[in-house]
Amino acid sequence: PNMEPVELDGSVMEGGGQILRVCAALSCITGTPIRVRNIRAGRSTPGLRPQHLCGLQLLSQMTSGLLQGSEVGSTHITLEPRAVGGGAYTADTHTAGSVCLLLQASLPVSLFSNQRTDLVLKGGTETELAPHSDYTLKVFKPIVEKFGVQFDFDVVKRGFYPKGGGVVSVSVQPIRQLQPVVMETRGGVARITGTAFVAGVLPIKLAKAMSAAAARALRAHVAGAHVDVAATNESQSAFGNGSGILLVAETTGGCLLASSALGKRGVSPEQVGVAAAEALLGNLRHGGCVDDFLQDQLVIFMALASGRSRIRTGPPTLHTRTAIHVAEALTKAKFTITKCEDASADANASASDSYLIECDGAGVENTDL
Ligand SMILES: Nc1ncnc2c1ncn2[C@@H]1O[C@H](COP(=O)(O)OP(=O)(O)OP(=O)(O)O)[C@@H](O)[C@H]1O
Repeated sequence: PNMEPVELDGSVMEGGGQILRVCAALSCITGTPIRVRNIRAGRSTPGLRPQHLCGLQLLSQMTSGLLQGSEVGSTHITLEPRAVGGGAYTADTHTAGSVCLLLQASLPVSLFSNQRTDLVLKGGTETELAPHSDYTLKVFKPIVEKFGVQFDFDVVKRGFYPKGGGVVSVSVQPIRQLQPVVMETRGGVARITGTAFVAGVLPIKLAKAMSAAAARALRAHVAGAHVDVAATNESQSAFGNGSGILLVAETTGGCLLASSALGKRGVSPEQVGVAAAEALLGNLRHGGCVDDFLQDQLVIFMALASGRSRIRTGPPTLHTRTAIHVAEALTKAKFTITKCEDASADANASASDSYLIECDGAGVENTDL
């Protein structure tokens, strides 16, 4: 109350929606008002897009907060959160704006509530430049659970660009404090599983061609690992037409690394499958324990945890550096990034391009619990 807002420049570093999600979530958790200027200043459509606006409105509701500048296109917002309240909330982007990015903003906040939070999130579930709902379920969720986080995530209906119409239902248990996570040894690739899907009017043969091409490309490069890529028709539980693929590598060190791709007009299903396989192979080359996407998504949990987290990664992405910058501005967390020189530490992976991201977490406590 009557605290001066922390000022943030939304155009620095990665300069996109992620700065907004991370700083708004930390604002709500720490009870710090924020003022963000130059939101998405360098983007072709600057300011808030429907997904960003919807996420901010959800956080404002969850914290009985005061949100100013809440319109599409706004480049300047102020958020004054009050207490995090659990209960039931619905957020609808009314577009194909990603439900997984709505979750990125709201999941950390709901952990610091005094009771369970039930979220119904509507928009796109499998979209470009955002986690697929399958990624959130099969990769993000099990790794985030290592921090002590507990949540259910159900894909009720898939939705795609441009119509959206997808729905996920999420139930989050509050937590007293997060524990730090150490993931340092990747190990070898034990198996790769995946699913290629079609929905709507698209024929199953597209999914079969995607899965076959991905499996072939993977088998040619990952000797000894079991590769199993299924093809499914998701029309029963989807709105509109879409197709795509998610590949997940499990390692002997207990790590999950993934890649995904979506079907597009003018791109053959074989090309989509091969693109996903190559993206996964790229992430298996650096010897890190997480893929390039999970890397930035774990930063907020490392920042909140009580203790020292250590995660081995590939080269730090600009998204990761940006999330770290915001986390250090809004919490007492301290991060360091060091290049690993010990190529022998992980015989099964080339460590030449791996890094250690370490964080002394802020140890934020949920005093309502
Ligand atoms: N294929 C993918 N699999 C998993 N996660 C992904 C994938 N693509 C992007 N992400 C994640 O989605 C988030 C995208 O954040 P980003 O700020 O770029 O998106 P945005 O909100 O759409 O904003 P902007 O349009 O300004 O870039 C990041 O956390 C990134 O790791």
